[in-house]
Amino acid sequence: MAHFLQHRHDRRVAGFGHSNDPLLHHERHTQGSVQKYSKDTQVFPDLCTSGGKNLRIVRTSVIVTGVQVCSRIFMVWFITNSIRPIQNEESVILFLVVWTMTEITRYSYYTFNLLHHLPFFIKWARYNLFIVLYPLGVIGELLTIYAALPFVRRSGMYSMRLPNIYNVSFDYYYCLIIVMLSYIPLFPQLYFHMLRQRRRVLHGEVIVEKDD
Ligand SMILES: CCCCCCCCCCCCC[C@@H](O)CC(=O)SCCNC(=O)CCNC(=O)[C@H](O)C(C)(C)COP(=O)(O)OP(=O)(O)OC[C@H]1O[C@@H](n2cnc3c(N)ncnc32)[C@H](O)[C@@H]1OP(=O)(O)O
Repeated sequence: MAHFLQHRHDRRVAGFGHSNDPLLHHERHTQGSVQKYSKDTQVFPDLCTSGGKNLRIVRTSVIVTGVQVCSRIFMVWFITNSIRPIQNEESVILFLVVWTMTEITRYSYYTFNLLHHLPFFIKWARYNLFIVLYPLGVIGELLTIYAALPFVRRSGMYSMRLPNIYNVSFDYYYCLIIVMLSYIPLFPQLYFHMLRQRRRVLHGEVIVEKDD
C-alpha cells in the first residue's frame, strides 16, 4: 500500500493528473467502490446492533454502541462523503483499513458465537486487536476531520450565517472542532469498556455495566 501511495504521489507531482491517466481512472473506480461499500456497510450493521440492543435482542451496551454508531455515521456521511477533497487523504485509508479489520473480527466472533463453535483465535482477536486498532482508528478519524477543516471554513458548508429568516447561526467549522474535542472524554469510555469486556470474556471476571 505504501508503494502504491508513493507512486500515486510521484505521478501527481510529475503532472500526471489529466482525466485519461489510467492510474487515476483506476483510483477513482476503486475509490468509488470503496466509498459505496463503506457508506452501505459501516452504517447498516451498526444500526442493526444498536436497534438489536434497544429491542433487547443482543446484550450490548446502549451508550457505548450509540457513541460508536454516531461516530461511524458522522465519519462516513458528514465528513468523507460530503467533503470530496479529503477523500484521497492517507488518514481515510487508515481508518477504513482499521474499521475493516475490526468488523471482520467482530462479526466472525458474533457468527461463531451463535453457532456455539467459537475458535479461540477469533475470541482472542476480538478482545485483543482493539488494543492497537482503536487508537489507530481514532488517529485516522481525527486526522481526517483535521484535514477537512480548511475546506469547511472556505466553503461555509452546512453553516448558517446571520441574518436569516430563522434568526439562527450555525458554523460547521466550530462544530467539527467540538466533535474533535469530544473524543477526549468519549474515547476513553469506549476503550475502558472494551478492556472490561476483555477481562470478562478472556479471564472470566464478573462485570456489571452501568446501563445494563
Ligand atoms: C453527531 C456527532 C457525533 C460525534 C461522535 C463523536 C464520538 C467521539 C468518540 C468516539 C470514538 C470512536 C472511535 C471509533 O470509531 C474508532 C474505531 O472503531 S477504530 C476500530 C477499532 N474499533 C474497535 O475495536 C471497536 C471495539 N468496540 C466495540 O466493538 C464496541 O465497543 C461495541 C461493538 C460497540 C460494543 O461491544 P461489546 O463487547 O460491549 O458488546 P457486543 O455488542 O460486542 O456483544 C455483547 C453480546 O451481544 C452479542 N451480539 C452483539 N451484537 C451481535 C450481533 N450483531 N449478532 C450476534 N450477536 C451479537 C455478542 O455476541 C455478545 O454476546 P456474549 O456476551 O455472549 O459474548
